[in-house]
Amino acid sequence: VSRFESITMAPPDPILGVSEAFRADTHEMKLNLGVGAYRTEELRPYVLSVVKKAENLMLERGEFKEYLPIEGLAAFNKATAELLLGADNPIIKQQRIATVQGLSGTGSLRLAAALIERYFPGAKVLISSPTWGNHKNIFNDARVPWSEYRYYDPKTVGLDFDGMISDIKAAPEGSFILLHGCAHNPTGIDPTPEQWEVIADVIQEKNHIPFFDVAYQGFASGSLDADASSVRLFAARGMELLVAQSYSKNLGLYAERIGAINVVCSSADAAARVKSQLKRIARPMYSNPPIHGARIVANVVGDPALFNEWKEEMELMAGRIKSVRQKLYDSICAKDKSEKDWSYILKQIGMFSFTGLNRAQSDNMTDKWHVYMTKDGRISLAGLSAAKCEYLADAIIDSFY
Ligand SMILES: Cc1ncc(COP(=O)(O)O)c(CN[C@@](C)(CC(=O)O)C(=O)O)c1O
Repeated sequence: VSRFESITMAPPDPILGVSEAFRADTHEMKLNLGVGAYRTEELRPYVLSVVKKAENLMLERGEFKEYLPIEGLAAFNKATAELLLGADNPIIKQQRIATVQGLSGTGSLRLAAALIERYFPGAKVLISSPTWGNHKNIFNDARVPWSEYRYYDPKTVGLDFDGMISDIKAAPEGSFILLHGCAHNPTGIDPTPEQWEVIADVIQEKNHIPFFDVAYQGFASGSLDADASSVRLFAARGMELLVAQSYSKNLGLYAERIGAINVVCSSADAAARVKSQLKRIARPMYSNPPIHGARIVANVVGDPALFNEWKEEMELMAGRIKSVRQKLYDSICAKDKSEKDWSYILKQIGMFSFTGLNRAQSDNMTDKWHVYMTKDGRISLAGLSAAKCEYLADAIIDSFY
C-alpha cells in the first residue's frame, strides 16, 4: 500500500476548477465566464501589443538570466510604487514605502500574510463578505485569523455600507482591514469617494491598519490614476498601509506571475526594516522572483511611448467590457417581461458581474446552458463577446425564473 495513503483528493478550486470543467465540456455553445481573464470579441486570449514590443526590445538586448535580488528587479519595484502612488508622491521621495516584487497578487498577499503572522501575533484580518475566493485560503495557510465585514446587500444588490462600517468599528483595535482598491471581486460594487472617506475615518479612529488588494488598477475604469484613488486617499492622510499589486489583468501578464507587496510606513527607517523582513520571509519561500514579467513592466513603464500605448490598450479593454455589460443588460431587458430591475448589472464596475443567481440557478446555467461561472453567481464579462449576449440573456432569464 502507498505511503501517501492518507492524502485525500482535494476538491477543485471554486474559480480555477471552473475552467477545468469548461475544457472537459464538448458542447459547441459552451461559454467560460469563470476565471477573470480578458478575452477579445473573438473570445481569444489577448497579448497586449506593448507587451510584444517590450519583449522584442528585451530579445534584441539579449539580457541575462542571473538571479534577481530577493526583493526583485529594482527598476520594476520603482515603477510599481510610482504607478500606485503617482511618481511625484512625497512618500516615494521620503523613501517611506517598502516594495518587494511578489509572485503576482496572490504571492504578494501571501508575503504580507506571513509578515502579519510573524510580527502581529493575534491580529485579525477583516475581509469583505463576499470576497475573492482565494483570500481565505491565503490567510488560513499563513495561519492568520480572519473574520468578515458585511459588504454585499442581496436586497439592494448594492453595498451594505452601514453594515461594513459597524463591523469595522466593532473589530478589535489594530485589526488589518482588507479592502479591494477598485473593481471589487466578485460583486463589482465599489464604495463612492465619499464612502471611502468615511471608511478611512473609522480605520483611523480604531487604529486599524488598511490593507489594499489592488488587482485591477487601470483595468476597471481604464485610468491608472482613477483606479488608485482609494489607496492615494489613505496615503495622503499619512496612514501606514499595505498594498498588494498584480499585473495579471491590466497588462495581461497572468501566467508571468508579476506583482508586488508595498508597505507604506511613517519613516524611511521603518520601511527599510520592513523590507528586510519581507526578504527574510521570501528567501525560504521561493528565494527570488521570476525576471521576465518584471522586465516587461519596467520596459513598458520606463518608455513614454510604450507607457502611453499601454494606457490606450487599457482603455480599449475596459471599454470592451463596459460595452458588453451594456449589451447584456439590453438583451436581458428586451427578453424579460417581468418588472425586475436589472440595472445593478450596469452599475457594477470591473470585469465581473454579480448576477444575483443563487447556487442552484448557477448550476442550471452550466448544466442546461453550458455557461461556466462561479457558484456564487459571478460571471466574468471579460470572457463574454457581444455576439454571445443574446444567448447569455436567455440562459440568465431561464435560470432566474
Ligand atoms: C481581488 C483579487 N486579488 C488577487 C488576485 C490574484 O491574481 P494574481 O495572483 O493572478 O495576480 C485576483 C485574481 N482573481 C481572478 C482573476 C483569478 C483567480 O481567481 O486567481 C478571478 O477569477 O477571481 C483577484 O481577483
